[in-house]
Amino acid sequence: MSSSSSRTSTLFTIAGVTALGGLVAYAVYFDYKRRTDDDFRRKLRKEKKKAKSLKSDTEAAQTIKPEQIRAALLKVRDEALPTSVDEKEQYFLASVDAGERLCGQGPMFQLEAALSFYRALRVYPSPVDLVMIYQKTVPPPVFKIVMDMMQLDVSEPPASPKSAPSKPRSTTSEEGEETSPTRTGPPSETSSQEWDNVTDPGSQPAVQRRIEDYYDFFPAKHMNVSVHDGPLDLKGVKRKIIKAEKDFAPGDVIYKEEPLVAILDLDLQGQGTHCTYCLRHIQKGMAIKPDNDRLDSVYCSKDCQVKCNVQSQNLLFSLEPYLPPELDAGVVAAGNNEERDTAQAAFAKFIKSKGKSAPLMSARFVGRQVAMETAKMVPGHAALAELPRFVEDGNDYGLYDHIERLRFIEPTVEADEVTLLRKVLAAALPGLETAVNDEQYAMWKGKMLYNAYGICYGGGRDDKPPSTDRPEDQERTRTPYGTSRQIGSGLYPVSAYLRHSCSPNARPSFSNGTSELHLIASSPLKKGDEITVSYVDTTQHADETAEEARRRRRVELARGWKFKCECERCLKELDTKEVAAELELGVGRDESKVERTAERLAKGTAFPARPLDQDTEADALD
Ligand SMILES: C[S@@+](CC[C@H](N)C(=O)[O-])C[C@H]1O[C@@H](n2cnc3c(N)ncnc32)[C@H](O)[C@@H]1O
Repeated sequence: MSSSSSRTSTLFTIAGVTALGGLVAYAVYFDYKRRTDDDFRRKLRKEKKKAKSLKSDTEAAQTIKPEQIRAALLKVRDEALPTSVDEKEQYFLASVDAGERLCGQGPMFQLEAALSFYRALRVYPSPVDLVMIYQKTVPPPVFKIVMDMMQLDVSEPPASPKSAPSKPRSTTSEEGEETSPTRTGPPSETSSQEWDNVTDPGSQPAVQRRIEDYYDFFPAKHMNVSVHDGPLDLKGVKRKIIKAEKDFAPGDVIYKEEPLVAILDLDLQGQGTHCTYCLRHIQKGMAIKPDNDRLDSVYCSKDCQVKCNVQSQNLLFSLEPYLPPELDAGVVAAGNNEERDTAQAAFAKFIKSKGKSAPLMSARFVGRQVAMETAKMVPGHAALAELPRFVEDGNDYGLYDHIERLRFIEPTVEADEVTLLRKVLAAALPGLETAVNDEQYAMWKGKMLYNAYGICYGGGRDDKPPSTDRPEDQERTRTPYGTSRQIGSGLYPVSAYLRHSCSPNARPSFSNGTSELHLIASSPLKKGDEITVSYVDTTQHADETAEEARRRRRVELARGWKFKCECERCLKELDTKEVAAELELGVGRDESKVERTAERLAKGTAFPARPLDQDTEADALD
């Protein structure tokens, strides 16, 4: 496979798994129209009849030859694009309109229809979202032609593009290292940061610019930090690192960050001790307790209750309306409550029985996306669903641009997990379930798990039930206090990018007693310094030797985040010949070996005085 075509497939994989927006909007729009608009219902009945002739349409599409598609693409490429926002909007609307009309004129016009939709795609600010909308709305044979055109456009970029060329992308990092055009290494850790590598100049200018310029706008300036290319890791992946944008003294707050989603640990859900939304500790008798809440949620204030309801609770765990009133138009009255009730009960039972954070966190994340997308459809309603401000204002980057860049490790997803969630969504709004497929869900869950921080204040707790899972299946959050002391977990857009060090220069703090993360400098920082935090408890406990403490932290890192730490402290401590081998945790070449090696290392039997086992460490050594 050529490198350009592999990039193309990456583009489509990403387009297929990250964007939920178009689908939500479509499901809401469709449902709303179905319930409120007689014309729309009549049109639907007609469409159903027309669907009978779809088979012959598909056959006709198959007769469109690649040369015809190429010729059509060359024609579009020769057309100059509008430049002003207003002109683009006009062009977009006219192109979609023409596409729709041509679709209605039969198979003979499919190529022309696809061409029109393709024109619209060239100027649309969120082409990925638009592709998702097309997938749901454009007749399949026409959609296929649009996809073929995109594929061709990316794999055969024009020699000299007519539109303004996208910013040339440097192929070397700050340190002058080559960037890696495609991801290598085992599939157990992956990332949609391949977006950064989809850079054929001239093709899809809007897509290219969005990809390349993201880190000019993220993080927002008020966060006082910026994202840079870090060193290549063992798999040839260029990691991102965070640098300080100004000097900080120890104890300074570098930034404060609200979570995209935060949840209480499962054993605390329903106890009435902490706010379900902001995770604040609640004095006895002071909690707001809604009736008939599936998770026995409690809130510290009306404000938290309302935000939680709008952002995910109503959709997932209650029979309240979950759409903005302007869009609701009687969904609840429409009588799907019984189905909602059954679906929610089954999902809540599943979550409670597993006792794990990731399914609830992933579901709340889905709920939050739905809330954002539906709020966008009603001007003025966005306030409660809105995201914390982590991208600079004045551009159109949103949640998807961010989420698709986060790294993740492919998680285990139980058979029922997605099915039960989908049933909850379908019962709430028919069609909404199509926004969450298995692949998407696994990716979101992986991103939650891999990037979550443990939330812990006031020294944390010591009553968290110990996990009975195998070490490799235990949930791990980033926290210098230890996952066992946390009360909950949160996903933080900027903090997700921080790298680990066993002697970090910053620490996450939750000193206001909520899920708001304060990043505090723990050593003096100069503008341009990389900021690091500790992902694990790096202290030496009373019952362990220095060597045991070091092994514990390094094993945690290998198990949870699949890397062998080579921070200054580790390198300094690992200076004897015998323990130098401890650097090799099996990470890098084959991560399936991490657990076996980590287990032996934890027991102190990893480095017997015999040659390395050919099957374990030896293969993993560089
Ligand atoms: C959740 S991601 C952090 C995001 C990271 N900054 C990036 O963009 O790649 C965690 C991953 O970052 C890498 N990482 C973090 N700290 C590291 C360190 N000190 N040495 C090597 N790799 C590290 C590891 O691959 C780890 O699995």
